[in-house]
Amino acid sequence: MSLSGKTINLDQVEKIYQTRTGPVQALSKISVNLDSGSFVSIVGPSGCGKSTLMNLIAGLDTTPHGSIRINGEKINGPVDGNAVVFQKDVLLDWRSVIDNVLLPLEIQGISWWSRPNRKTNKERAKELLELVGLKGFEDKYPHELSGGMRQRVAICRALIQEPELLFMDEPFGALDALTREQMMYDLLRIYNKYKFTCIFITHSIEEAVFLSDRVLVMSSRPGKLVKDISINLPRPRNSESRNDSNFTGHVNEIRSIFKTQGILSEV
Ligand SMILES: Nc1ncnc2c1ncn2[C@@H]1O[C@H](COP(=O)(O)OP(=O)(O)OP(=O)(O)O)[C@@H](O)[C@H]1O
Repeated sequence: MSLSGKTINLDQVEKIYQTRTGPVQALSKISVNLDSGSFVSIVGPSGCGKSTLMNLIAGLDTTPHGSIRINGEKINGPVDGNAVVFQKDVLLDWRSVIDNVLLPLEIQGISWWSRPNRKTNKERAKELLELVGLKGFEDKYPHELSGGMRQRVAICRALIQEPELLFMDEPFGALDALTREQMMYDLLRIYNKYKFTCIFITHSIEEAVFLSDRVLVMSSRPGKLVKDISINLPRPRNSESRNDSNFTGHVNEIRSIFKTQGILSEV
């Protein structure tokens, strides 16, 4: 499996939700261009519109304000070649690990023997599970796995679709600190191998800097883009990269933006 990414162009994107108590402006005039194959994190305070932005780019929601283009095409709904990983893994408890990974292909009507020139999809699912350290767990059921293992299965389920654009909405948010760190290394390895375009939402500044080519920093609601930072940290990255002065520099820069905005305060 070798993937290519998608380019994304946002021009003056806004989102206003109509609610029972009146309109809620979630996003304000977001314009940004993202390169194919880049890893982009979005960080910002709770409620600033990160998931709203992701849903719009993924075509899971629409807005009449501004335009979103993927590979130059204006989007009006879900686009082929996208996959999403959420904070909650939403695995189906009655399906084995491997059957959970194969689920999207089944939904798309792609049977196991329909790609004659490739390895069977079951073999691909096994390869992906091996890649994330779950070799031997193919026939287990979700309730037999830890939170980190379940999230790895969810990542495999996204990757089996060979996405050109992978959305990850706080995928490690529910995990303990150690598992979370391991998942970062796993994700780096997967990204290095497949080079899809990745949009990664996180509350963790360190996670964003460590993983990304670019970090988009958002303000409180209505979410605006307050800084677009290109991360100057060579790849391949490993735990040593966090000792790099550029890593600390970027982390401090983002932290000071949040301080200036009154989102972080030490008193
Ligand atoms: N379907 C909806 N209807 C009305 N308001 C909504 C809807 N979805 C989100 N909002 C509001 O839009 C704003 C942005 O929400 P969103 O979930 O995008 O933020 P977020 O940055 O992802 O938050 P968090 O980090 O807490 O997950 C919030 O004020 C939220 O209450």
